[in-house]
Amino acid sequence: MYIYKSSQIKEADKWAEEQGMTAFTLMELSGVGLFNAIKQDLDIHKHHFTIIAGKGNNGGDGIVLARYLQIAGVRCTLFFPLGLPVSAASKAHFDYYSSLGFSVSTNLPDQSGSILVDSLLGIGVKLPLRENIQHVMDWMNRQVAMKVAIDLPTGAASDDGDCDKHAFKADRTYSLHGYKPSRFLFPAASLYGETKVVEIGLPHTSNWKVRSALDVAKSLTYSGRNTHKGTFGHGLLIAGTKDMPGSAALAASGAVSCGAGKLTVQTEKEAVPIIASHVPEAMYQINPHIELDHSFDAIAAGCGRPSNDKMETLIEELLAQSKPVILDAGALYPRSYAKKKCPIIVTPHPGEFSRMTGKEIVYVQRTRLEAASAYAVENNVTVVLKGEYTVTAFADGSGYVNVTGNDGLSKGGSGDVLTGLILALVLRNKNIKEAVADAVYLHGYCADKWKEAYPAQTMRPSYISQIIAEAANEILKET
Ligand SMILES: NC(=O)C1=CN([C@@H]2O[C@H](COP(=O)(O)OP(=O)(O)OC[C@H]3O[C@@H](n4cnc5c(N)ncnc54)[C@H](O)[C@@H]3O)[C@@H](O)[C@H]2O)[C@@H](O)CC1
Ligand SMILES: Nc1ncnc2c1ncn2[C@@H]1O[C@H](COP(=O)(O)OP(=O)(O)O)[C@@H](O)[C@H]1O
Ligand SMILES: [K+]
Repeated sequence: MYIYKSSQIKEADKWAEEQGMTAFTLMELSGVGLFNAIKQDLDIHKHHFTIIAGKGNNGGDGIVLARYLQIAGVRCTLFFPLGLPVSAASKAHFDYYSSLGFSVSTNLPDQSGSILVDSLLGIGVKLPLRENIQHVMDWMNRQVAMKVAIDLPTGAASDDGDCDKHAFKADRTYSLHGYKPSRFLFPAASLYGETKVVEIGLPHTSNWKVRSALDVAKSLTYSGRNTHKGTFGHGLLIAGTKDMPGSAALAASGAVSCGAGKLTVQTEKEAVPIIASHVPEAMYQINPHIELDHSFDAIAAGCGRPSNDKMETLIEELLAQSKPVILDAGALYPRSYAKKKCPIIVTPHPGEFSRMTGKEIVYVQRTRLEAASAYAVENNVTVVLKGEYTVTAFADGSGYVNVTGNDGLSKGGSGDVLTGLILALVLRNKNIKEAVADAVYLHGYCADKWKEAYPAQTMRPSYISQIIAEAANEILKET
């Protein structure tokens, strides 16, 4: 499924219009798409629909939906509390609706029918909401009804996570042509409820997508014949100190459980027995340097390590060699990657990303897709900006939003395991973009499997590695 900013939707509409696909027709396709999607999800004849429409094209979609409901014999009333339509396409649909003898009202009813449809504002919204619309939103939010938003909940921004405090709190949202970024950006994301995308026949042009099980299956398919441990790559994990051996153990377990052919852990001497007791499959190295002509196929560095001069020296060595490097935790610091000779993947949580970029965490969180993408493009690196709806942004401007994972992962150590998973999949898959996005998906999927069976808070990061086998099976079954 694709993600579109409002400017991209407007460009798509303009392009379609230039090809002869009028705004009137696109609105018809939106309305019929909405009707079919709602009909599929709900027993529409058991309900009474109250559609609250705005003066723009979002309101026009509501008019078309109302017509299909009326024609199907479903109880439906259409209201324009802000006044009658003004956009040309909406006006034309309004006239057609009225010509069929269906009535409308500009006053709000005493109470809503069992389904309340928000067709007030879509991607044309400018925050904050005007006072007249705030009153309407307050009335809508007070209603006892199933609340359905068209395209996006009124009062949520489209392209960032901003929202008005009077915004519509939807139980479900039907988004047209693709998700809007705010679906994945807080606080706006919490207004959407369950979200479905309704296709309206426009071709897909976005290079931002939500990754699905189908996309990930390839990374998890074992296709080896006549293989040996070298076939699946030799990873180097530079992690852990005598005070923080756990991070290295978690990352190393993740890497080994996810398919790394061979793993060497570079760590402090005192940490070796502790890590080895959890990961007997790994080999250990104390020498804190990396040669230019080393034999590793990919390197991950930083879990359980402080940011200090020693780390910076090591990173200079890493940037000078050619194999893919994953930088996490202590290896994440403001720096230039201009001299790098290797593909770089940085995996910051919002706090680390704020430290790397000098941008405030609140700003980072509201603009995660843009912020991660800008950093990836400027620095020619891959960014995994962690958190709910982890954003993976690539140097070519494309990216993924991840929808697996839950609050069970909000525990120290989850990120270390993710680094291990990324290392393993980068070792196994020459396509780094796929490998990174698949590791993020699988990591969250493991947590979702746990939450299906147990309370989320009982999840431990170390369980992720144990769940990988079952999770991989499930993902393959889904495809
Ligand atoms: N390609 C697509 O996805 C298509 C989308 N369509 C619909 O068109 C919508 C966009 O239509 P518009 O561009 O007309 O925009 P909207 O319908 O979202 O709203 C525009 C109107 O809202 C008013 N407004 C904006 N901010 C306000 C605020 N804070 N308080 C009060 N009023 C405010 C504006 O003055 C304007 O009159 C989409 O969200 C979607 O529902 C379809 O109709 C056609 C195809
Ligand atoms: N509520 C949540 N929903 C989805 N994923 C989450 C949630 N909370 C945490 N995570 C994931 O857990 C991991 C936490 O990583 P991080 O903050 O680096 O922790 P640590 O450094 O302690 O290991 C990230 O992959 C993040 O996306
Ligand atoms: K809406």
